[in-house]
Amino acid sequence: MDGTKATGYGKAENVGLSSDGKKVVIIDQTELPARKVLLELGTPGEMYDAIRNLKVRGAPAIGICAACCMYCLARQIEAEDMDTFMRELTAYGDYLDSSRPTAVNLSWAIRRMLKTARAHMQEGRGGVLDVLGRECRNIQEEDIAMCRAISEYGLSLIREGDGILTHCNAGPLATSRYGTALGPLMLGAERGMKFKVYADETRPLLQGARLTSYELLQAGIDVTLICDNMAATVMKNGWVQACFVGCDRVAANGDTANKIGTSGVAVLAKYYGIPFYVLGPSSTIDMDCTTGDGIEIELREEEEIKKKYYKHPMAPDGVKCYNPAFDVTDHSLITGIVTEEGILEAPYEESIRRLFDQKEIRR
Ligand SMILES: CSC[C@@H](O)[C@@H](O)C(=O)COP(=O)(O)O
Repeated sequence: MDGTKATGYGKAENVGLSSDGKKVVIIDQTELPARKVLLELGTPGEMYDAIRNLKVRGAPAIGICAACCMYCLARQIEAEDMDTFMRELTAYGDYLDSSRPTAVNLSWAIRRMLKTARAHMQEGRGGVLDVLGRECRNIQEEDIAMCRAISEYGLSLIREGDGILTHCNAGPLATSRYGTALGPLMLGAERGMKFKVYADETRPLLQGARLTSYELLQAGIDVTLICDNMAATVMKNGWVQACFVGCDRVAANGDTANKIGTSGVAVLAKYYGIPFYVLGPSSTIDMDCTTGDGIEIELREEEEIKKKYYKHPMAPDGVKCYNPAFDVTDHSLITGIVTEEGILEAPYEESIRRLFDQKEIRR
């Protein structure tokens, strides 16, 4: 792991394996921006807690972390009998998968690790562990390449000097390097381009304030933090030429789940005639979800709205709270979905289907 310095921040890895391969090491994102703390996750409970409590967060990062966790947990299984081994590994997978429901990357990475293990069962426990160690590194390497490609495509959509509004955090901390929604800005900055970024603070957990503004500052990018309810004002002022957001699950018709508040930004962007782009790897598209209505939205604790991150309670005791962690942006509000394979446009049912057909042919 290297530091979060201005130059080369894009090289930081926020999730990885310890040098002996026995633990997963993450940057605890709940401590940022005050402190950069590395956490070692060794037990299933520590791993579940890290994902559930957003110590590691961002759809791709959760997937990478889950893959690393599966490898470390596989090493802890003592059974040499491969049916027992697989049963225990599957139970660990189910447990981790239950930590957060919305981002598809979590279950996708766990399924991929289990499938890999199953395909190599005849090689015995040692053979399976070798292949799982390689597979979690592959997932991370692929994510780096995908973010890089997404960044190139995203950069082609904006011009030097543009104002970009983003919501939540879809930067290097949420992926491996570059990020998705922040990737084009990171890449542009590396090439000496200048942008003006408006970062929504993103209530209630403030990923925009704590993480996005931190990452952009570290990268030397001009960033202005705004409260979520100021997005309409900066748009009306003519300061925003495009909105870039990440995604947690994209349905087959282009409906997109992302951090709560994203859908409101998309509605505003439509009103003000500003293009609204979703950026994410094609692994975030869930072909089993026909529309956004099929996406499970995570409901989180009231405490996050009332007092988390604040010194004093921000609401009276006993007030009811509704705290969905994500919302679904209707595909009709999305100008384009930027993937590592290119920019998908409406009608999304067709462009997404074509993308998956091509991927099938290449496989
Ligand atoms: C590249 S990260 C994309 C999304 O995961 C991100 O925009 C988001 O909504 C994250 O939500 P979080 O609850 O912080 O995990």
